[in-house]
Amino acid sequence: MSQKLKKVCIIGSGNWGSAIAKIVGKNVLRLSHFENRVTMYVYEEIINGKKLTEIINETHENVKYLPGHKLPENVVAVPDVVDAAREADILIFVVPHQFIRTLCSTLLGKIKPTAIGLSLIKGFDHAEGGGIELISHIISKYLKIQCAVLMGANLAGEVADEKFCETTIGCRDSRLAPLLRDIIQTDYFRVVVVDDEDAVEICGALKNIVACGAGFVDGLGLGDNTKAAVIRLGLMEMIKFVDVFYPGSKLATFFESCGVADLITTCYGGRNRKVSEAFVRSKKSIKQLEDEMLNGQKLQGPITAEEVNYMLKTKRMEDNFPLFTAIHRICTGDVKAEELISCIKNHPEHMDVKTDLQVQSKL
Ligand SMILES: NC(=O)c1ccc[n+]([C@@H]2O[C@H](COP(=O)([O-])OP(=O)(O)OC[C@H]3O[C@@H](n4cnc5c(N)ncnc54)[C@H](O)[C@@H]3O)[C@@H](O)[C@H]2O)c1
Ligand SMILES: O=P(O)(O)OC[C@H](O)CO
Repeated sequence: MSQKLKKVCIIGSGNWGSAIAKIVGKNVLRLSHFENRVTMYVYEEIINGKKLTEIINETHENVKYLPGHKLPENVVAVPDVVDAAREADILIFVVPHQFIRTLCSTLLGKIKPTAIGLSLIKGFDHAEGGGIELISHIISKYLKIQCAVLMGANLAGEVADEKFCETTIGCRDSRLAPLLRDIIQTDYFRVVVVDDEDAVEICGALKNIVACGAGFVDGLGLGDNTKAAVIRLGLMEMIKFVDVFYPGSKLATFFESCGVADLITTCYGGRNRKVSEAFVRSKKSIKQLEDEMLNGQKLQGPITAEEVNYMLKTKRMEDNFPLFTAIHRICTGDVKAEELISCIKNHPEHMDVKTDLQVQSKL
């Protein structure tokens, strides 16, 4: 990248996109190597007869996705993603994962070849020819740019309230890491950078499946011990998933904010948990509840469970990940939520008498 002031574009303006825009907008004003103006791609909507981009640019508030929080005035809402991203040196991707391929194809050939990406998107996509593909890999492949990731225990509303939390940046390139940390870190939003990029991203995606399981537990009124078991078994399946499909990742990554901390926060305070609880109590479909309860915000857990199941089924490995499999089947309605426990009570984790050696080798 040149020595000129670096331009930042945020691609996405939902609940998390808006919360991160508040941080990035303030940070570029205090850092000398960034241009003050930050563009934010906004998927245009009409709110009470007025365009959302106009509302944001006039009131500096995303009244639909992050009401009650002012965005810095240097954050400019732009309805055309190419206009927003064209001149950017740093592209922060923060849309629900189901929209990323379309956005990437729109951006193909229209961004700076020297740009770098940072994906805050939690989810996967189907890979061509089977399996799953990481969102940062899709971004890198389509747009031919480097793409690091940021994942953590970061409920957007709490971050926007400036309540203390941590996050994890996964970045293999040690020259880029300080730059990315600089635009994200504040005194209440603390960043740890690790080089285990893929594991950081996989944690962020898989925890949303476990969050659905936690919501089912709440809907069934099963209590905190059961929820803790689901969280623990979920963590073990996350570790196994990375071990089997992305070997070479580090166990230590699961103890960063992107791992165990995000599991905890999402299984208590997240949208996936909330809608999954309502799914059990109301017997409505997840899609209907998403529409009724989230005011345009999108769930990632059920589709991630479907993407993971597609891969496990292809590889005949559904039984090796019984919690992920049970959660997927409950989301689709193939299995009743009441069967969650019977689905997991013969979990491989309960089969062995673990010796110290086995525990260590698993870790
Ligand atoms: N909200 C959180 O607390 C939080 C925290 C950390 C990470 N994340 C992750 O960040 C990502 C983005 O989530 P979010 O909470 O900012 O979004 P959101 O669920 O709040 O909002 C949905 C967004 O999608 C946009 N949209 C709707 N249809 C679209 C289309 N066809 N094309 C493009 N955009 C469209 C909407 O305009 C809106 O901006 C997700 O992967 C999520 O898991 C969210
Ligand atoms: O509200 P959720 O369930 O999408 O979770 C939000 C964040 O990912 C928590 O870190």
